[in-house]
Amino acid sequence: MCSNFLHTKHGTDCDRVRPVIINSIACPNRTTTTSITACNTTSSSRRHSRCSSMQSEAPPCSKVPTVDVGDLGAHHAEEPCQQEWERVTRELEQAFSDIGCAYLTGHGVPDHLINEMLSTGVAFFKQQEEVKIRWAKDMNLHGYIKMNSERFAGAGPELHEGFVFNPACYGPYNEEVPLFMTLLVPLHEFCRTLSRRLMTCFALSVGKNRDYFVNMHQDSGTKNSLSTYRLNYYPLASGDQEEVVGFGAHADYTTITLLFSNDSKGLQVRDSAGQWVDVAYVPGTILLLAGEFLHFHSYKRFKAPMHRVVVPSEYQPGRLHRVTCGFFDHPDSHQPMWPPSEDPTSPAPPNVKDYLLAIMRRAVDIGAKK
Ligand SMILES: O=C(O)CCC(=O)C(=O)O
Ligand SMILES: [Fe+2]
Repeated sequence: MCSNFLHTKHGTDCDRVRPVIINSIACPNRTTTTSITACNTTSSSRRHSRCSSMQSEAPPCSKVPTVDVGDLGAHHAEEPCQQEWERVTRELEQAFSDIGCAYLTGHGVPDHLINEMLSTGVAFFKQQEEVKIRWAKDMNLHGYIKMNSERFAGAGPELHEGFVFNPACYGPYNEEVPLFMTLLVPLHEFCRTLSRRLMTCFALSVGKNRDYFVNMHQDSGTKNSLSTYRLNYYPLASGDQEEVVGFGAHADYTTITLLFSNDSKGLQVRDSAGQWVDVAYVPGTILLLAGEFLHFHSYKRFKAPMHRVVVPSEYQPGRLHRVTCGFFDHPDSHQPMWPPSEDPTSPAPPNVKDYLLAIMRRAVDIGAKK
């Protein structure tokens, strides 16, 4: 919204993100156990007694593995030791080469910030339409997205509404939804720290120098960054339908996505056999998804999984409207979406900004034609 090319009618009043103090909690001498679960899928389960306030239970048997980020958690100020970098790198590598996503434990992003962000989102979405559309998203990226106005899968309604914002932009949202930015500033400090550490692991994993990916995200935390937070709200399906599509099948075009959600059902990822797998809510975890940028820049070693939201009807057990907040971490606009080919006759890759805007515009255009 506030960058030169992402200018909207909502205003241009921007500032940099204010720093927050992240408490350091020393967790030396970690012990680790990895187990293969009975459902034929790999799942890592760790206990870390000295950091119990930031830990959570391992998820139920699932095809989605769990990675304890341990000393790489956003609440740790000290540089993790080499072994810890290597352990987390190995586990992420395994998860991303297989299904392309993982539950993160030990992440250090405070639950209360996540929960308040989600409940502030619900409060916003429950307002009258005429209030919400005052902040309608323009063709660039930020603001309110009306119910059923985008189609990522190209066919059929996608029953979500959303709100997209850049944490480095202050001002316009504060009038209507004051908590968004108040929460987002500290939340972003944690997410950004975590994301940079994960990117270091990916660089180590693909044999590059450790700053390889971080250096492609230098705009992170500024108004020029394409990285955004996006709240999605899915009302319950009603009527005779058992379920409706909340968000059509797509892969994220990010480097990584960190997804927070309430205790609701609906998210599915496609596994390497092409099966849709339910991704249950697991308290205290963040779902990490690899995006297409990482897929291409890892020379396709890491999967950017197709995923979708299928909202159960209100007649099903476990019903709860779904609300999610994703941190979509993108590289700097000018970065090539994939590594240029060595063949001089191959066309140059599009840059990240052009690639992203093309996808967003397509989703909105198809949504408008329905
Ligand atoms: O809301 C969800 O669970 C997933 C949303 C999503 O995939 C997205 O916003 O890209
Ligand atoms: Fe997504």
